[in-house]
Amino acid sequence: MKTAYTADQIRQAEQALMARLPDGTLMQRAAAGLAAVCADLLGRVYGSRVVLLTGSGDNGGDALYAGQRLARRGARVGVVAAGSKTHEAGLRALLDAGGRVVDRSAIDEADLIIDGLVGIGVSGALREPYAELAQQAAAARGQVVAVDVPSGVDASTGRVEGAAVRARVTVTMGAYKTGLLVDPGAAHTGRVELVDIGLGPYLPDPDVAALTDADLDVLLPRPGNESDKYRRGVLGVAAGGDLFTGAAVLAVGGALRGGAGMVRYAGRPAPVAQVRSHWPESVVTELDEPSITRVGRVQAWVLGPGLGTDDWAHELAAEVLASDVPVLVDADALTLVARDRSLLWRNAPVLITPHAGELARLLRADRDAIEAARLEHARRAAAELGVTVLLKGSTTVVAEDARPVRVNPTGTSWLATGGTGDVLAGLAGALLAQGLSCYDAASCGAYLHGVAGRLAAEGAPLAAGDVATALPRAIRAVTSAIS
Ligand SMILES: NC(=O)C1=CN([C@@H]2O[C@H](COP(=O)(O)OP(=O)(O)OC[C@H]3O[C@@H](n4cnc5c(N)ncnc54)[C@H](O)[C@@H]3O)[C@@H](O)[C@H]2O)[C@@H](O)CC1
Ligand SMILES: [K+]
Repeated sequence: MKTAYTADQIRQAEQALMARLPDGTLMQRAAAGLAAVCADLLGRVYGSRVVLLTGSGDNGGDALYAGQRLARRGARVGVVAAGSKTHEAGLRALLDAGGRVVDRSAIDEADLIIDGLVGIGVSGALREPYAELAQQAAAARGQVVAVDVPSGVDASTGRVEGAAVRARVTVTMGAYKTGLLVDPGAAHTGRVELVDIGLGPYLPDPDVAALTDADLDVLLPRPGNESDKYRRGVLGVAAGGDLFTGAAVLAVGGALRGGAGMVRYAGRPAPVAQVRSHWPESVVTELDEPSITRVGRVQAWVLGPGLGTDDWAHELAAEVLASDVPVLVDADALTLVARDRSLLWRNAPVLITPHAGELARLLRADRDAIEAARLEHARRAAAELGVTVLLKGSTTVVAEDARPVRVNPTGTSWLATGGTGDVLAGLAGALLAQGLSCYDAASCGAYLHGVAGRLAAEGAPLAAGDVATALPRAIRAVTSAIS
């Protein structure tokens, strides 16, 4: 598990650690780690041209001491000191090692540009001249290394208001910051290298966490000797309608490939015919009324993809939600629930899987505001509605009250195509039916869906059905990593 923290959490941990160490120790640890990564990137340090962009705070201090270390190894190091003041001791150290103060034209000639403008001390959009320097660095030919956080990215949330540095590598000190894992910030970091400065024992419970392959290997259910199709988990799928038959096919496909022991599909005649012909493995009930009494026992339900929002759909949703098993609520069922929140008043767990527009309707909030602050809104929805929330988007996040938000590290932009959400609903539903909690089913589902998307796309467009087809390969890829 990769854990990340807000700026305040990091600052408190740093203070606790700093109190036990001689002055300046942490900055030297940070600078040593930063210089090592830079040296690696340069290949040959001697004679290379390095430009430091520094602001007024300790982020600039890290950059200056790293510059000193590179200068001692023969790099030609210049500093563009952009702050109202500059870390004094760091500047002296750099100048003593042969570094120079340069003007900003040097940025265009540099092999390596070190962004020490602002770190966790940033607030709001980058002010000038920082914003211009960030843009000039982006246009320059040299590689950009961000110190701690790319300047312009809010370390605690990943928000970016205005210009921000785009780094090849971000060297972060002590622990990951939330803003490095959540878009739009995450899109600015490049590769993230963590430098251990001894903060570990002082860190509180994380703000957010990201699963790794090793976590999936532990969390994913596997059939044992005792398993049969019922014990592996039976999933009910209430999805599809006369208009959207494909949603039913894709959700059932995601569920079957996601390891459900059996999938029971219930729907109207048109989707029933499609599901029967695509998935003879599923057990199908044609509904002549909106009732699930004839469907048989299931361990979880997926409710909503392509279901429609008419009275019939509303009644079926109410029936499914009146059951005593976990329910994943997606797509049209989210519209029904937005109209009538009392549908969610139940004792068994609920996992909702909205994108930003659907969450906007549920929270009666603005879609753009949700896109700009995904973590905050996912948390709010979890608290307000008393459910687990999987908010889909460029960084998919999973929020549940009193747990760190899980941010999904996998995926590809090619997944932004019709029907992939239906596959995800089926997959996460299958994991619920196999006994995972909403929190684990949602985060493992998002993870596998992202891996399957990458495998299916390989740099070219994909169709949603390809993602379902790629799921077994995705499961093999992540579970073979350590077994
Ligand atoms: N505190 C510590 O023990 C350590 C701190 N470290 C470094 O120190 C950094 C934090 O240092 P600081 O607390 O001095 O803060 P920063 O260096 O991140 O930034 C503070 C400065 O930025 C200015 N500023 C804030 N928002 C701005 C904006 N939008 N546009 C332009 N200027 C803005 C402030 O006026 C202030 O002068 C970390 O990110 C890390 O790089 C590391 O050396 C590890 C140890
Ligand atoms: K920075």
